[in-house]
Amino acid sequence: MMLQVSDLTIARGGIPVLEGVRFTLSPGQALVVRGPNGIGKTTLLRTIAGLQPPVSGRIDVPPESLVYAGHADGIKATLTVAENLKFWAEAFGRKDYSQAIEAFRLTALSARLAGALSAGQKRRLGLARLLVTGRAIWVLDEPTVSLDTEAVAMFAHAVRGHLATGGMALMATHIDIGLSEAQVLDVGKYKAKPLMDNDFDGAFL
Ligand SMILES: Nc1ncnc2c1ncn2[C@@H]1O[C@H](COP(=O)(O)OP(=O)(O)OP(=O)(O)O)[C@@H](O)[C@H]1O
Repeated sequence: MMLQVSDLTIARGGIPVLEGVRFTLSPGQALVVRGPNGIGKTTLLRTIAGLQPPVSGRIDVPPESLVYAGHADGIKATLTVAENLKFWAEAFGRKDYSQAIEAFRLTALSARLAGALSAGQKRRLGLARLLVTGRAIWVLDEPTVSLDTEAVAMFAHAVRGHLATGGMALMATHIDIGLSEAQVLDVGKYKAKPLMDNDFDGAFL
């Protein structure tokens, strides 16, 4: 099982942002996508997650092996913390969510409505969801937003545990999450050439 991206060109709002992106993610590997604001990191992750089509190129990933966590936490506000995790576990055909509760230290909050959590607690719940999916490839867009130092460490620990069991993680983050074994993919080098306003070649008139 691996994620293989070859010669990928992606666009946002019809305008190419990155072109020629290529990398491979193998079991036990983490890859951090870096690049300045607006370069196309979110667009790349959304495309890999299948939320939008690429302009060209290939994304080879085994079916049902990937889970995406984007900017929105995807939390159901009217369910409790435990009910949210139970819901996701069942959606992915699984039952046990106790490990996810413990990994993100949500035990004391498990009976609280998710809508009444703080921003950082909501983010912890959103990340705990990854653990109940049983999916091998985690695709994460800015997973540490709103997290304090302790929660960032919880997240790094969860990623490390996932890698240790042959999982993979692809994530865009602006901060150093202390995952020294992660490799870095700087997408700045794939910046698409700007489209010409008018590429009509007057020399042929
Ligand atoms: N809905 C949209 N329609 C058109 N263009 C968009 C849309 N959303 C984003 N863009 C543009 O697409 C480009 C890529 O955006 P993207 O969100 O992928 O960048 P990013 O690298 O994730 O940025 P950041 O680090 O700020 O999160 C940016 O120039 C952005 O302005």
